[in-house]
Amino acid sequence: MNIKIIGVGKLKEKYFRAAIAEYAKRLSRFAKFEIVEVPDEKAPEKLSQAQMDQVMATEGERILAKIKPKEYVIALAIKGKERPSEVFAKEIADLSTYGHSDITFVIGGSLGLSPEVIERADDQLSFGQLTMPHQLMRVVLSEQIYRAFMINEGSPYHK
Ligand SMILES: C[S@@+](CC[C@H](N)C(=O)[O-])C[C@H]1O[C@@H](n2cnc3c(N)ncnc32)[C@H](O)[C@@H]1O
Repeated sequence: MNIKIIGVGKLKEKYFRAAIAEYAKRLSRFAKFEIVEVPDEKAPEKLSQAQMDQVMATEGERILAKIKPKEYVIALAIKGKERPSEVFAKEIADLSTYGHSDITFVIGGSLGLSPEVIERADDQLSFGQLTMPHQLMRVVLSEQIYRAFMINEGSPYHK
């Protein structure tokens, strides 16, 4: 199975990079795990709605350019569908069983994902109504993907 996370911008903090590296190492026995970073669009602090839409559209094009037609895309979205870790784990197992061996997760930049990316997504995953920083989201998602494999293996990691 190939699992890819597409994120916007480089992970700046050393401790976030260390956490991702740890989960990448742990996941390597289950899947080919890859993080793809697309450049963020530099923008001033204060933006009009039209400027924000433009930033999201540009970042969205960069995200879409990294997705192949065969990839099953799960967009991380606050308004997406919440589910317990056990359900998420079963969905990952089912995707693989039913021929989706390329799963791509997409995390938006500081303004979020463009409608075009949401449109391309096969599913939307929410971690609840709280807004998380996109860099931290990469770490949390990596842990949940690792947890999913541990659940599917029946490991006591998941209690
Ligand atoms: C800072 S948030 C963007 C906030 C923006 N207002 C929005 O609604 O998407 C950056 C990205 O992190 C992800 N994200 C943040 N919190 C999330 C949550 N609770 N559930 C799922 N994804 C989340 C989403 O992909 C989002 O596009």
